[in-house]
Amino acid sequence: MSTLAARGVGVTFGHAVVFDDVDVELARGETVGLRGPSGCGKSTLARVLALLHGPDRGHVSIDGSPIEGARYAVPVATRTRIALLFQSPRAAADPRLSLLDLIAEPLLATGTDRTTGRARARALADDVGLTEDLLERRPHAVSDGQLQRACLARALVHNPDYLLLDEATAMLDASTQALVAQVLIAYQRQHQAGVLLVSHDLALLDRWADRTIDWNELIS
Ligand SMILES: Nc1ncnc2c1ncn2[C@@H]1O[C@H](COP(=O)(O)OP(=O)(O)OP(=O)(O)O)[C@@H](O)[C@H]1O
Repeated sequence: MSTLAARGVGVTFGHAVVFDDVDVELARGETVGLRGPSGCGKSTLARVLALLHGPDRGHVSIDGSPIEGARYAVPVATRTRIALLFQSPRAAADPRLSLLDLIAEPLLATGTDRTTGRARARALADDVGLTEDLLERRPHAVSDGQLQRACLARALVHNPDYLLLDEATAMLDASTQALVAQVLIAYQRQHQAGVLLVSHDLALLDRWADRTIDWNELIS
């Protein structure tokens, strides 16, 4: 079975051990919830799984193959199989780029030409309900909900097998939250993607996750 897994992972910042010896597994096609108290390490674990932060102990594996290193040390074909959507689109978006270029950016960064990248970005923008008039605006000129839709489109631009959502709908109004969920569920069905939902929202986890992991289970 295709899986994204953390095996015995641990992260230390300075002298502070955030967590140690954590095992977690996400199979393609399933939706797993992750909940736990503020500050326990959920976002850090999501970043480790997204290959954005190398663990100090243990390793991440895809389909059973351990991944060496993190970020640009990981081959493009591997790291683009995982996408992470953050809670705050403002922190995640380059303020200098138009929404269209923001969505296209991961493609351009991995060698796709600008015309092809922007065409793909335009199609995804349409999928997430961003109208044409918004696409040449920069982040300061759109709402948080519109910017998060652009970040969602960007997260899908490489057709990832695994999507990690770190409180990604927490600051959205109910209608934008519903739209994001609808787009993700459609994407998941089409691509058999594995989805990890990091959330404090028990109603959302009940509704959406096939199973929910409590942080205490991971560290016991
Ligand atoms: N870059 C960093 N340097 C030092 N400490 C950090 C860093 N990033 C996170 N931490 C610390 O690691 C711990 C876990 O943080 P993390 O953001 O993973 O928690 P969380 O469970 O996602 O919290 P929340 O639910 O509040 O978002 C916290 O104590 C935090 O202060």
